[in-house]
Amino acid sequence: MMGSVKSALTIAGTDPSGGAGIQADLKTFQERQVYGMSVITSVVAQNTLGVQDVKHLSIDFIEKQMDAVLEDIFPQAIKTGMIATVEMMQLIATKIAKTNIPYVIDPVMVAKSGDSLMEDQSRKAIRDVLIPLATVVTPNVPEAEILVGFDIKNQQDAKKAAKVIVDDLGAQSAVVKGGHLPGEAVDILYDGNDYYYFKNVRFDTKHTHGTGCTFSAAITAELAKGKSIKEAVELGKAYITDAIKFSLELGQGNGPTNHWGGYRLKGLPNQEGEIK
Ligand SMILES: Nc1ncnc2c1ncn2[C@@H]1O[C@H](COP(=O)(O)OP(=O)(O)OP(=O)(O)O)[C@@H](O)[C@H]1O
Ligand SMILES: Cc1ncc(COP(=O)(O)O)c(N)n1
Repeated sequence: MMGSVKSALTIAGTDPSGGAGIQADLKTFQERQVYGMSVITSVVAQNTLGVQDVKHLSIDFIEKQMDAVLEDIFPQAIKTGMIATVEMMQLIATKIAKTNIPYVIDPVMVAKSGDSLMEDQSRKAIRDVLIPLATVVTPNVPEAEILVGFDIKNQQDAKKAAKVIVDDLGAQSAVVKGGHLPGEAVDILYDGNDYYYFKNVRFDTKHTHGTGCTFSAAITAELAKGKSIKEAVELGKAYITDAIKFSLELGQGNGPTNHWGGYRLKGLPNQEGEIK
């Protein structure tokens, strides 16, 4: 018999090319030894080159998916990614408010290709409706700028933004990611008391499709296992760093992160799953 199996739920949009969104989240959960479940908000026609089209699912159908999961296999943590409309946010907030488990928000607004993944009026709604429920919010710099309303040019500004997301917007903690700032890749966590800096060298690669999704999913998986916020972010940072270091040259645009990152240091697993 297995010990107690931990599970996590992602509520997000899809990426048929497998690098971002729901697909990245489920791969990450699996690699972190957490049973992954998903509720789809929007079906997105996209690949490493960009977004070609988006179809939103109805509120009624998103609700049915959420009920199907939450009334059967209850997760130990939830994350949300792409939630395009205000109505979707209101529904998801109502459901999440009834749970008492860690909740990670990756406030996905624009894809790496520059295509918008959120309606304009939803930018205020995510702040008012979802962020007060969050255990951790993981904005990149442009997303944090929209949430807090000032420019972020350096680590000092990023630190201020993390504080505003917690103290003024009501999240329990915030990690402002440094992928878009110059210099080392430094992510700054504020948990209402202390600041923590998670640093790594910046890899010179264009293959970063899905980095934000992968990072926040890894944090969610670790929270599902009962890790503290600080430990979860530390483990998430180690995971995304390897996944970018060994990112895959697939497709014609920005290739995806590599969920075998750690294994690649030693060699890929063979068909029996052994790493030699
Ligand atoms: N070139 C890089 N080398 C090392 N780490 C990176 C690099 N780019 C991003 N990171 C790290 O990857 C994680 C994701 O950060 P990023 O700021 O790119 O967010 P994002 O949501 O993926 O942004 P985007 O919308 O551009 O995809 C963070 O931990 C960040 O520090
Ligand atoms: C459905 C969905 N969710 C999120 C992202 C952002 O991923 P990235 O900005 O890393 O390309 C994406 N491209 N698609």
